[in-house]
Amino acid sequence: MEELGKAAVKAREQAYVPYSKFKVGAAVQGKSGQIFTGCNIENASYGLSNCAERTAIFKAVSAGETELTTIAVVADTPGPVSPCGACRQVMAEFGISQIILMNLKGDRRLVTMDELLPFSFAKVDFYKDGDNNE
Ligand SMILES: O=c1ccn([C@H]2C[C@H](O)[C@@H](CO)O2)c(=O)[nH]1
Ligand SMILES: [Zn+2]
Repeated sequence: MEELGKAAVKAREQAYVPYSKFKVGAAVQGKSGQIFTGCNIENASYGLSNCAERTAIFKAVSAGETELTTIAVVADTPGPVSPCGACRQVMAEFGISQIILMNLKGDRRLVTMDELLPFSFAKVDFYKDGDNNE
């Protein structure tokens, strides 16, 4: 957990944020134990900006790590930073169950996926056995 937090703080330094100036860092761990980091990356077409959490998760998945466990997120906020809805849905897709919310002052809050995204949309396979679909 300490290692993930430190990795997230370091990743934050790479944030590309000429528009918001709001730097975010993230670090995610997969079942293999390997850590993948990410920062937010903005664009002149604002809506194309990618959050730090999704940068880290997509790096993990593109390296073949699709079963993830824990993610740490950090920003320079008064309290621990909380991920946006899009990132919550992407975290759920890859099985992240623990989320470490942090700020630069050292405040931390550990929350579960179910707390962050209750009653989430599940993978299509989930519906095949039931009568929710087809
Ligand atoms: O949890 C969050 C919240 C916001 N952002 C980014 C998106 C945008 O670049 C900037 C301002 O919203 O922060 C993240 O990376 N993660
Ligand atoms: Zn997000």
